[in-house]
Amino acid sequence: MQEHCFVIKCGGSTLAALPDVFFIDMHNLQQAGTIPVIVHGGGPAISDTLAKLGIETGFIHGLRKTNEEVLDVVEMVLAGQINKEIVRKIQRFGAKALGLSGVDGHLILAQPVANTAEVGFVGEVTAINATLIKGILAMGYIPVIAPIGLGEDGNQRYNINADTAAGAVASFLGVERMIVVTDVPGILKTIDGVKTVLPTVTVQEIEAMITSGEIYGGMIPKVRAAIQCIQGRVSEVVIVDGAEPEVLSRVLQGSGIGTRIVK
Ligand SMILES: Nc1ncnc2c1ncn2[C@@H]1O[C@H](COP(=O)(O)OP(=O)(O)O)[C@@H](O)[C@H]1O
Ligand SMILES: CC(=O)N[C@@H](CCC(=O)OP(=O)(O)O)C(=O)O
Repeated sequence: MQEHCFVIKCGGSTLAALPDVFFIDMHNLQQAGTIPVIVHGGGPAISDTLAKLGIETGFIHGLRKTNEEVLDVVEMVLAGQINKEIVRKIQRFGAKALGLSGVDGHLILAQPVANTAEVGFVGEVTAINATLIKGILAMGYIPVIAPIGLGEDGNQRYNINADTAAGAVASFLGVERMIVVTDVPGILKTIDGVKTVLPTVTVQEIEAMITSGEIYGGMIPKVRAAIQCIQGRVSEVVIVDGAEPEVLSRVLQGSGIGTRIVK
């Protein structure tokens, strides 16, 4: 089964812009036996709801400062609103989908990140319940996963960056490929004054671009997750724009769309 499933990380930045064909593609791929496992974000929706509720928010090195009050909103928006929106959309276009957060079935186990004093209840993944994901796939459902982690005590919740969670799911499942769907056509670099999409980028080039500030903000957790994946068993991570037509089938056909991260 592992050869036939792949991970799609859907960024909150692009969820509203995903065209119908994105979900039609998902159904067709599933029918053909290439089954996606979805891990989604929802950063902008969390920020909107926090603002509506008058709760202050902020980010440190790309991670949201998360106290108990923020954690309640993160769980409500990710595991409730966004997760169910995606499940409904997939089902509307014919495929079967099952939404879960990392809490359900101990799907994502987590521990506090090193700088917990600064960021609060933000977690890093310690284990993924790959057996549960494989069971869901075997029943013919597309798993749709919200990045909330559960502490080793089985009670504490953690807010996990969605790119980090997706990378961990891909690594623990041992899939060949992860597609990171976002709101830019790949990793951009200014060459001769023109913003250009890099077709491939190496780990070394990424480190240099982070140091120079050419890769910043929300792109940093993506490339870090991608590096972790390709240094393990995942052979391909591609960053693409979700608004591009037929983006999933184009990546799977190797059409050279987006940026491929290579060793
Ligand atoms: N070199 C880069 N190339 C492309 N985008 C970059 C780069 N560096 C930083 N970014 C930023 O990363 C953003 C995508 O990350 P983010 O907003 O967190 O999206 P998502 O919600 O999909 O995770 C882009 O919109 C862009 O502003
Ligand atoms: C710890 C942390 O920062 N968690 C993120 C989780 C959502 C996310 O990562 O969403 P995107 O993929 O849309 O950025 C947050 O609270 O915004």
